[in-house]
Amino acid sequence: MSESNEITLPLFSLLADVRITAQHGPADVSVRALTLNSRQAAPGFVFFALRGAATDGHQFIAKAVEQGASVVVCEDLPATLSPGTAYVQVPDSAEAMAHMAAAFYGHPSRSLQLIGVTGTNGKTTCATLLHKLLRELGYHTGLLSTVQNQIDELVIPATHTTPDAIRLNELLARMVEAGCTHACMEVSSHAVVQHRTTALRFAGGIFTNLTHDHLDYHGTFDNYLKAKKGFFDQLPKTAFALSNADDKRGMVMLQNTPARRETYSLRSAATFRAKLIENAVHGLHLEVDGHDTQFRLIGVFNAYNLLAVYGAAVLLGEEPLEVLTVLSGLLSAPGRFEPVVSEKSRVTGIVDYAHTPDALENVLQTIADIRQPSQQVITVVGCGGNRDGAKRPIMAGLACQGSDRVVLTSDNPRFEDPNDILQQMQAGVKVQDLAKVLTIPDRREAIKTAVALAGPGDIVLVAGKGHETYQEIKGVKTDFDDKKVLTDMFDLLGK
Ligand SMILES: CC(=O)N[C@H]1[C@@H](OP(=O)(O)OP(=O)(O)OC[C@H]2O[C@@H](n3ccc(=O)[nH]c3=O)[C@H](O)[C@@H]2O)O[C@H](CO)[C@@H](O)[C@@H]1O[C@H](C)C(=O)N[C@@H](C)C(=O)N[C@H](CCC(=O)O)C(=O)O
Ligand SMILES: Nc1ncnc2c1ncn2[C@@H]1O[C@H](COP(=O)(O)OP(=O)(O)OP(=O)(O)O)[C@@H](O)[C@H]1O
Ligand SMILES: N[C@H](CCC[C@H](N)C(=O)O)C(=O)O
Ligand SMILES: [Mg+2]
Repeated sequence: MSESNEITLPLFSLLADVRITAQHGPADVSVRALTLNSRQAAPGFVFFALRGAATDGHQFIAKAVEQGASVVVCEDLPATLSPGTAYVQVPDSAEAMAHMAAAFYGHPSRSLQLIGVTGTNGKTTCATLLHKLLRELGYHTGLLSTVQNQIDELVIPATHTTPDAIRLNELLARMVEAGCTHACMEVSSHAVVQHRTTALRFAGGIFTNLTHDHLDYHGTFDNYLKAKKGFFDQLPKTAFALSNADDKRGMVMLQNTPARRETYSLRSAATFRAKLIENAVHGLHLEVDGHDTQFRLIGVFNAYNLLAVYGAAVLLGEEPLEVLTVLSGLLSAPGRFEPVVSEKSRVTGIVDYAHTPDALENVLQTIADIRQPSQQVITVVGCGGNRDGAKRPIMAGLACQGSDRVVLTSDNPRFEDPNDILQQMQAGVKVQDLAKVLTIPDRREAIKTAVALAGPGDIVLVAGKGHETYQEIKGVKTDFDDKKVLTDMFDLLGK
């Protein structure tokens, strides 16, 4: 729902870019807000009937009209039309909503240098780093990310990685109003399929990588790839499309884009090149486009994130050396390879948002790269409920492969039985690894056990929830913060 009470616009002014099948009812309607939820509909509102994953918004048209909605945008008209209501029939309600939301909020993306980041992993890291970088370079900048939304330093809580088209345009309009010249945002695959970003004008797009995730939603890997590629296909000619040349799908992403094609790579010829000199516990040492630079982020995967952000900033017209100087001082996004160290026992906790096989593998590889041979690695990991089930055994297998001990536990079980999820994870544990695995459904107990198992100097990786400060069980979110639980357990166990 719109939070603004000030704007009132004639319906026709919102329809310029909308494909319309038919229009019924009054034409001279004033619109003061947009909603996709019938429960929020009221006089002056446009209600969009969307076909969702769980239910069909068309079922709630009567309810929205009963509550006073002035306009209904739908794909199928209801059998009876209410005389005082305007009905706009369209081939795709989500697409219509994207165009109408952009128009309602005055096309805020056109007043910003808007950069979108897509890919399986690294979106939050890249969008957050670019936001921090642009801030340090002196720009007023907005951020839309999984962790939080921001207008400069003002934090606005996020519910989605990419908000719905109404909320998204409303947030961009607030950024413009606050004087922002730039905005960085994550573009999830769900967002592309649901047209959340359809009517936005991007100045640039970044592709990080594509690996296994969200097959529950997209059905096949090919559909998942098409969703990500759809973002690049929709970029305007004026934008840049910056892709990871080292990723198997990096070039496919650029295949049909009208945007200017640019690449980054650690291994081959590309617009932006980096060479890995050292990946150490104190940070990465890279040579970027010939400039020797030390960074505070750890892990080869972060070399890719840093290079992508560097490339995007240079494509936005920033001075390469100045960009590198600022980037070298930045820390990562919250909950991404974040250390929680016990001074007493020198046990190092690492909280990381690795919730996909590739992310988990990368994080464990990073730990392997920087650990001393004497340090044991104990991994606590689970998989979210009501999400891609195929990744569960794979992630358990990878945890075993990269750790000395593994505690399988719950992530956000949502509406699934945690024991079912854990059974599916256990299926990925090889017989020879069984002895190193414990299964403890209660996440707090699991972290406690991992800390108890840790000897002086050992590493406890707590993966999957990163910055999240809740655990979602049967629709209820209760406070849960991996970082805090780790600290509590260090105290409780005198470590
Ligand atoms: C699977 C998915 O993407 N779901 C999103 C989708 O909901 P849905 O399709 O399930 O909606 P639905 O419940 O079937 O309802 C259909 C329509 O009927 C409407 N309705 C329903 C009931 C009613 O009484 N009245 C009414 O009007 C609903 O408002 C909706 O418009 O549209 C909703 C409105 O935009 C989103 O809030 C919702 O996100 C859910 C909560 C979600 O968990 N989404 C995740 C998977 C997601 O989007 N994740 C990506 C990041 C993924 C990643 O890359 O890691 C993200 O961008 O956040
Ligand atoms: N470039 C990368 N390649 C592979 N793994 C990465 C990369 N960057 C980060 N990761 C891993 O993936 C995890 C998630 O990173 P990040 O939050 O930046 O990704 P995301 O794409 O925003 O994820 P989400 O889709 O959940 O929003 C990190 O905690 C880290 O383990
Ligand atoms: N954006 C991802 C986040 C997953 C985080 C993990 N902790 C989980 O709950 O599965 C999703 O909605 O699938
Ligand atoms: Mg994210």
